[in-house]
Amino acid sequence: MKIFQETIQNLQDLNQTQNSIVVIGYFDGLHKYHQQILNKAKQLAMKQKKPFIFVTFDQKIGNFLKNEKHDLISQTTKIKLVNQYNPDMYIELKVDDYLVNYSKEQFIRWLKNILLADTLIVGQDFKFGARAMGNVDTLIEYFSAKQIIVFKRNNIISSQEIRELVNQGEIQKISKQLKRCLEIEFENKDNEIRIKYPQSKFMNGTYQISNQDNEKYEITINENNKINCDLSQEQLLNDHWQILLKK
Ligand SMILES: Cc1cc2nc3c(=O)[nH]c(=O)nc-3n(C[C@H](O)[C@H](O)[C@H](O)COP(=O)(O)O)c2cc1C
Ligand SMILES: Nc1ncnc2c1ncn2[C@@H]1O[C@H](COP(=O)(O)OP(=O)(O)OP(=O)(O)O)[C@@H](O)[C@H]1O
Repeated sequence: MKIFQETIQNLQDLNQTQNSIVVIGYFDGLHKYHQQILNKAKQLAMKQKKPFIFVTFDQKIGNFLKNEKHDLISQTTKIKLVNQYNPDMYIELKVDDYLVNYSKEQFIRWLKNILLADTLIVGQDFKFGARAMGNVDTLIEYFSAKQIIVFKRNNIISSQEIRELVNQGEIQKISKQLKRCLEIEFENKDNEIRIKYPQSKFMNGTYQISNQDNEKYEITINENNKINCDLSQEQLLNDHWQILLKK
């Protein structure tokens, strides 16, 4: 998987020679419906022997516009998770004023001429281009209905719902929606260890976490997502953690 983390201006020549299968979205948390979309793209790319291109953003465009931050997982974790679906390219577009003002026509031209998009896989509520003027109907108009695969939305699962479950300490419900345990990352801020991801307020209490070696530990999460535990700072900051349950 080739990774590009760039502005769209710097991605105007990717030397693409083959028509591709393109998936676009923010995919925060990579929950089970996101996983279904990625599986579909992976299977289609294998069947049709076409490159699979995953397009995402370094922050959610809506959050950039509202100046908010509430991601469930880091970009590094997203890369690791998406890599399991074997895309040929992972494109993380830098969200800035230039990108949000990119018109729907410019974005379509980029998909057609630079990515050589042949099939696009998107959700029914996908919007794109300045002032969110482009939608699934626009894609069908510029491509054709058979080139656009639309995923119907199931309203029970969303990254917003998972954020609320973090607030409520409902870890087992989160694991069900993700079909895995949620990743948790720590940082040292003003000499205190806090949770870096997810960027949501945790219900205070004691939680069990495990690392890449499947070693299990207990941590206490206090006000402002501050951590108390017996682990060394070094281990908390460097291991790869998932959250298993709330005691
Ligand atoms: C290249 C590109 C540019 C976009 N520009 C805007 C924009 O200027 N304003 C906007 O509201 N949404 C824009 N969107 C759509 C947003 O990603 C998002 O779908 C929309 O803001 C609705 O978000 P919400 O569901 O959080 O309300 C753009 C999307 C893409 C891919
Ligand atoms: N519950 C769901 N059922 C079906 N498709 C979904 C569901 N949640 C997200 N998707 C689809 O996954 C793709 C990537 O989602 P993206 O993160 O860009 O937007 P989203 O709709 O805000 O997802 P979410 O609300 O879960 O964050 C989109 O095509 C979206 O429609």
